[in-house]
Amino acid sequence: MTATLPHPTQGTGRVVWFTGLSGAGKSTLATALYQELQARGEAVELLDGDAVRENLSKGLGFSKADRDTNIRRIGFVAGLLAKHGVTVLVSAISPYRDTRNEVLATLPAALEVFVDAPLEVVTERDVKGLYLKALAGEIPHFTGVSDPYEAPLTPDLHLRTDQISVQEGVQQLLERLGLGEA
Ligand SMILES: Nc1ncnc2c1ncn2[C@@H]1O[C@H](COP(=O)(O)OS(=O)(=O)O)[C@@H](OP(=O)(O)O)[C@H]1O
Ligand SMILES: Nc1ncnc2c1ncn2[C@@H]1O[C@H](COP(=O)(O)OP(=O)(O)O)[C@@H](O)[C@H]1O
Repeated sequence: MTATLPHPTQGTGRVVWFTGLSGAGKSTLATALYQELQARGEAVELLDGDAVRENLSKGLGFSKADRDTNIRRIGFVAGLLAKHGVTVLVSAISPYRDTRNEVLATLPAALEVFVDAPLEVVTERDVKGLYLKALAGEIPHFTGVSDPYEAPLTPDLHLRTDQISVQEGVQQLLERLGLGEA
């Protein structure tokens, strides 16, 4: 007998999907929002690119096929959590517009947040020292240097992290979520 399972992504929780270059500020903003929502007693979970790649997506690389698999996995898990009313914060470069749109369309209440800083700024920040290596040709397919990043055309929120503080970013996120002031 074939069991009829509910659609994995029907539910009430929200998904806030942070996309942007490495070093743009996705993890910083997602973590700050996570702490703020947790302090308010919200059920909240963070799916961060690095943690996902160490666990759920261990072994995947940075080809388009592997990145797409990574993003689809994150979307699937985010949908399951959201079904149970959890606010899910996703922080992943998610560089391909078609895959992002495909996954976001499966999530009933998703906000796409474009975490945006120019390449010169993220190269200057070089949080993990990866841009130096990428620019020296030591990391192939590095997003923004030798691999594409397709910015959202109509994000729900566009945060220029070279122009606003982390606190201002969190403030804008809370407002966009209808949660008022930090
Ligand atoms: N080739 C290449 N391109 C981009 N990024 C690279 C690459 N190799 C390693 N890294 C590190 O992996 C982090 C990005 O992983 P993601 O899972 O967010 O990427 S993706 O969404 O699947 O494209 C990214 O982390 P963040 O800096 O947090 O974005 C990098 O530290
Ligand atoms: N307005 C801002 N929003 C987010 N991060 C900022 C901002 N201004 C400066 N930064 C700094 O930029 C860096 C972003 O790193 P990170 O959050 O790891 O980026 P990502 O997760 O996109 O790779 C951090 O060192 C952070 O302190």
